[in-house]
Amino acid sequence: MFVTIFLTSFGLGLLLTLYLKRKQRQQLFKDLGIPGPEPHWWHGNLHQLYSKPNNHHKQLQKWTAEYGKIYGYFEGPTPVLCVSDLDFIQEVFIKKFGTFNGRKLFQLQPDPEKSKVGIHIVNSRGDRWKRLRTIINPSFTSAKLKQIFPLINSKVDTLINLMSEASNDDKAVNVHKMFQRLTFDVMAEAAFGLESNVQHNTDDPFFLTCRRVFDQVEKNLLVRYIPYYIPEIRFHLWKCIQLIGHFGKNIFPAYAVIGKIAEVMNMRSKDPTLCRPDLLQMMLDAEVKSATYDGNLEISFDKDEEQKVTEKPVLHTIPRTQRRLTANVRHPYFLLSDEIKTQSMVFMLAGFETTSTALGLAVYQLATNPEKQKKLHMEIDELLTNEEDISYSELSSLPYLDMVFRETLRMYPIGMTVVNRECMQSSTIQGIEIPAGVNIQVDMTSVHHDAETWGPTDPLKFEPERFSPEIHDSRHPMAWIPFGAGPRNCVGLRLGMMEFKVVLARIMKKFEFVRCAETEDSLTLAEKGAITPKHGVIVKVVSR
Ligand code: HEM
Repeated sequence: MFVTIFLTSFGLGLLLTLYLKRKQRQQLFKDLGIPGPEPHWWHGNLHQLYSKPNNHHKQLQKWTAEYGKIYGYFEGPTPVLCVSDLDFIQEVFIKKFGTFNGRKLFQLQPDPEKSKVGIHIVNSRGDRWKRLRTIINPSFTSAKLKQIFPLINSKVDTLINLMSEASNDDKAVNVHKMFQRLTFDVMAEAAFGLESNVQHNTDDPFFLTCRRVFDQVEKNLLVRYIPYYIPEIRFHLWKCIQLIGHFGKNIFPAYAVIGKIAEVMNMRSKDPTLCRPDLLQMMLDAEVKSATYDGNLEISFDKDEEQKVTEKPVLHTIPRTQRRLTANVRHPYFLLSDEIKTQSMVFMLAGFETTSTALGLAVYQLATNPEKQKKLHMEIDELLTNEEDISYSELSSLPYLDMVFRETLRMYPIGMTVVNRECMQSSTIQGIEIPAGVNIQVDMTSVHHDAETWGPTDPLKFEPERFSPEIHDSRHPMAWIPFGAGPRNCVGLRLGMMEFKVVLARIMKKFEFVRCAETEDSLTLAEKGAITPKHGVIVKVVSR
């Protein structure tokens, strides 16, 4: 009896403490005089954000309309300042990047400061992120992109054949799916040297596994909610999931993706003839196998590894006096083996899903706006004489194609959910004192659909002409930010843009895309990490 009373009182006391602590944290925006929706003590505003499918970006937009360009909401107890004020965004993402260098923690992720495993360019922060980004950046120079240009072209040859077959059949096709397979083939071969022919072999197990990763983001309630409600357990829950994933790769497909990349790494280390100048090799060249990481940002190396780390041609050379390396030494040129695996997974996923979605959305808009499609056809017919021999430099001489690219990503800021930063040390912006730990989320839909910036034509209309240089050059630098902003913007921006343009230019030369009975009047969007057309993009392909 006594034990029961004791345990019940203890439990109630614990709950009361939790309740009061949360209520106090959720007072933050009121104390700062910042408006926003009333938070529930337990879930904050999560239910409004995620209760219906697809409505995270729409909900932010709704709140912006109600509370203005700067307002606060809560993910459980975690404060998020949602902004669409362009000067504010510039201050956070560029001018004060040093203070706002971390991305908002993902629902499930390891401790970015202490974890030995599971850290990559997207979820890291501080000096660790700088080190990873410094090594990765050179993979996306023009010279590197020119190297993979022929590979992309060969994959587009296959796409054109498949589209020709579809046009002969006179059936409606889901072009979004076709683009997904194409960009997957490009990424698998260009980044990892994995021979891939998913465009023909649609049941390829590696492709299906990668697709399952996105489906899981949308479906898995455990992944989605628990760490938001109780962020204190986020890192522990991640460790449990990692353990489960280690033994059951089918339960968490991300681990199967990592496993596949580890296979390629092993093969290359056993047989150096398999090495090729790709993204993976670039990372492998910086790999230190014998580093030990003690969780306090201290890394020590064997003598031979130390040589490798210090003598690479790095952007920021480490003084010889600092031979005892630690991770907080700025930018030493090395990667831990686990960082290479998890980072590769991120590239594989980020690299194919975003670009294919952008292509699908562009084709949807062109099919439903035939006069714009005609304008693009005219430009391509005039300036692109032989589409098969298209060159890298020709891509920049197609101005209307560039406008179509920009307008598509203006209408659909597909990567908007990750355009956020955490305040690492208290800071004041526009007179608002932002305490450390507050997250800044950009409401990109509101930024990209703001009638003041994008009018007089209705911002919901597809109007590539908005981007004619004489109009666009006078806009605020933060008015169009589909790839984020500042030093931590999208590292694959140029690859994504090149791939988009070469694919669209070549298929436009050959085909017309036509609305049909199965084409949605208004595209239903879903959020699977990125914004994506829920039911694909279904149109008819007509040979020209
Ligand atoms: C149309 C295509 C793409 C779009 C719209 C897009 C969008 C974005 C956005 C909005 C961000 C967040 C930037 C920020 O927080 O400021 C981002 C980050 C990132 N993207 Fe992309 N992306 C695209 C293509 C790619 C490709 C092809 C790759 C890789 C091959 C890639 C890899 C990454 C990585 C690794 C990051 C994290 C960068 C960091 O934290 O330092 N993306 N992307």
